[in-house]
Amino acid sequence: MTAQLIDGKKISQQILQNLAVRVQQRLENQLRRPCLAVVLVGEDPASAVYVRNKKRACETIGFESRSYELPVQTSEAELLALIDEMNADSGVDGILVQLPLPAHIDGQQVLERIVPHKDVDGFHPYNLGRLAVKMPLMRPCTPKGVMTLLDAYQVEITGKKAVVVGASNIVGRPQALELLLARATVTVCHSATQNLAQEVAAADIIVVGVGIPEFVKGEWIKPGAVVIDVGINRLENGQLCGDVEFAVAKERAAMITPVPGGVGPMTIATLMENTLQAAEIHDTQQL
Ligand SMILES: Nc1nc(=O)c2c([nH]1)NC[C@@H]1CN(c3ccc(C(=O)N[C@@H](CCC(=O)O)C(=O)O)cc3)C=[N+]21
Repeated sequence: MTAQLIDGKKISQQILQNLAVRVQQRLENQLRRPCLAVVLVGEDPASAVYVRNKKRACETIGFESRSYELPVQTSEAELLALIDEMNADSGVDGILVQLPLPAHIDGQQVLERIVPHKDVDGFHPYNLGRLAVKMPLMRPCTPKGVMTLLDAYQVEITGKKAVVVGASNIVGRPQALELLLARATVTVCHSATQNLAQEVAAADIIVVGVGIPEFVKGEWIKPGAVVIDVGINRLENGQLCGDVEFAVAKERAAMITPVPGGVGPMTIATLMENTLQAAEIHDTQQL
């Protein structure tokens, strides 16, 4: 039995259509279009593609988008000054600073400068802390998008064993908090984990985000498990590949996300959801 494919592309399009309707309703009620500001420092080609995709998503659903493409030698002080300006600008609902930043800029300082109610990435320690204490405000896009996919495919989470492979601040850690909030029993594996194959084999739900092509082997997967692959690796032949050995894993899993067309499009759709949420906060509160 081969696994059911989890179609992130399709679910993301449904989310975007729903957001487009909600923007029209806002306009009918004399409310502003949500506005996302995207900041890109330097000229990493992959980052440029992602930023373009975010701008395009804004356009298709009727959000305003502002983009700042800064030269690679931009100083940390200059970037912080731009963030201060956008924090104070009541026309900006969401601020996204594309990662990775050049090495001379302290990314953590930058993320912490964004006011939490405009932090549509959900990377500010305040927002991660809110998620940790079961009071989420802005939730990191990729882990939230994964929860939306699990919900769309009616995957039962309560009481299930969930294993997260990778403990990064942007994927693994917040993913573990999301799964815990949904009442899974959660294990987080990382580079010091002793027996990864055994941990993965115990999982009903596996979420992998490590950035290494086919790092999780298909034969580790418990038959009937749900496999979510957050990895997006570009191979030398130009093809995209995930962090899971897809060809083998799909013969064991009950459901699996493809790469591309799985989690990636959900990240962008969720960013748009968070931007609308920020606009709704800004409608009612003079923050
Ligand atoms: N502040 C910040 N926030 C981010 O959310 C952020 C970031 N920095 N830096 C880079 C990563 C990466 N990321 C992706 C989003 C969508 C796809 C996506 O749509 N992928 C398509 C394929 C795209 C392609 O063909 O290259 C897919 O998986 O089907 C991929 C990657 C957001 N990131």
